[in-house]
Amino acid sequence: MSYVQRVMDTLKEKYAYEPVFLQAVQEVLQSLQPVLDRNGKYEQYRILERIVEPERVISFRVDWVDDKGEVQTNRAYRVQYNSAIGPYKGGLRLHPSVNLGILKFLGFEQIFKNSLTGLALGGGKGGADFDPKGKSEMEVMRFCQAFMTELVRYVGATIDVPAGDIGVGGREVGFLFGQYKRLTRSYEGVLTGKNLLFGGSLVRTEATGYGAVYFAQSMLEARKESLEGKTCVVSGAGNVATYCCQKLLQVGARPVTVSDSRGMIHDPDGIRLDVLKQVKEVERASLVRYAELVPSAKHVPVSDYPKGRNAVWSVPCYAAFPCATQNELNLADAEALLANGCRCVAEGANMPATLDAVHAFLGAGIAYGPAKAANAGGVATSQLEMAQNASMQSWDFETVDAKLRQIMSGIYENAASTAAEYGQPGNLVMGANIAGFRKVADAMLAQGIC
Ligand SMILES: NC(=O)C1=CN([C@@H]2O[C@H](COP(=O)(O)OP(=O)(O)OC[C@H]3O[C@@H](n4cnc5c(N)ncnc54)[C@H](O)[C@@H]3O)[C@@H](O)[C@H]2O)C=CC1
Ligand SMILES: O=C(O)CCC(=O)C(=O)O
Repeated sequence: MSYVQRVMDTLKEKYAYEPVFLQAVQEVLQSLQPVLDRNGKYEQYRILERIVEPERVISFRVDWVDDKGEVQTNRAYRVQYNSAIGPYKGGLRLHPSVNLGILKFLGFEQIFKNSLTGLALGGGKGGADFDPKGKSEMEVMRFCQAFMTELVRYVGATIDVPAGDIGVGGREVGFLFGQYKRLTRSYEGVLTGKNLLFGGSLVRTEATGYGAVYFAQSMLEARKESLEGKTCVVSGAGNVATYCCQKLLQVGARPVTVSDSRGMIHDPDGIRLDVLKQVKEVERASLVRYAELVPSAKHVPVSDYPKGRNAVWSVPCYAAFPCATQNELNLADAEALLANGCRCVAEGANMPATLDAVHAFLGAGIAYGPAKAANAGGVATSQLEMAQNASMQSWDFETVDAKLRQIMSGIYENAASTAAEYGQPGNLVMGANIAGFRKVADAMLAQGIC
């Protein structure tokens, strides 16, 4: 039995109750056999067994008081996964579905994504099963303050630097930063995604969505194709989806869908960015409201989706950008996209496609950009924010955007050349996994057993 198979079998037994974590590990490990064959030290020093286990998991209770004066309790975590190449770095997710298995999958992905950026960033992730939906701003603030009151012991500008993810945007990062400052009296870059007024970086808000489009452009340029004039479908309606749509419009493509947990908007005339931002960023409302404001838009509620399918992926398109959440695109969805002529998929969300959907895209030979490569623009720009904070500088929009573009094209080149080096040109899943893994594994070897 191969080294990969042995490690995978042990994990499946040990963590059978964490299916998304196992899925993320399987996707990475199944690419690694060729690199493990070339360097026996990885097995000798048990790199796989070590890399799949977080260095540290912090699990804590968060008590806070709601607007009615009632005490509420949530479970929160910070998974400090791997610090071989830099301080732990990765977002915080606030969503009722959050559990340790989900944060382990996200933290594990983050190790390789952060490595691929070429920057000195370790991997981490955190969050809580707090549901921001329907909460007042004061309730969100009290929760964030209580959350940071415990987290403060474990984070720091050179130790562990959290940022946003689902349910955590600029507002929440501001509340967390304020509490960190109050507790430590230290004004430092302990979080990224901050407001521009207190150490945030231009482009960080846009970075993940923009980066996914830059990555798609790199994949398509290599095939002598482009997004210009093409119909695109986007899922999600949060930070990543919004700025993915914005960049698509800027490059002359036409995004025709967005979605949230209640349904999707299909607007053949193209998504209206001003309305999307008004509904989601200002009103914090459902997309039902978007359809009220834009007559050409049709709202399809989740209850009308074909059984077991996500209706976004049935809309004919040239390129698809899943930007909502994990496992939002299954094999049937992938087959629908391919049957309708889709030529490019760039993942803005983390692990949005199931393993069989990934294999369908690879089998069809389309331009497929896996999440850890295509959505790395967010964390890369977070590192640019850290660099500005550390040097007490603020760079202008064009400077940061140019660096983001360069990082995304570097990630593409690295993944593509690594895939070619290992005999599978065009397989960016394999290329990204091997390239991300090699750097971290070699750093672990060089640092000894620790
Ligand atoms: N914010 C960032 O910089 C980065 C985010 N990501 C990933 O991108 C994805 C989206 O994150 P953000 O845009 O930051 O979060 P967000 O909270 O701003 O938006 C999430 C969006 O997805 C929708 N959504 C959530 N669950 C859904 C479901 N089951 N069905 C349909 N829609 C659903 C929500 O309604 C919301 O519109 C996540 O997978 C996240 O891990 C990845 C890299 C960086
Ligand atoms: O900017 C960051 O540190 C984290 C971004 C993130 O959570 C992700 O890449 O999934």
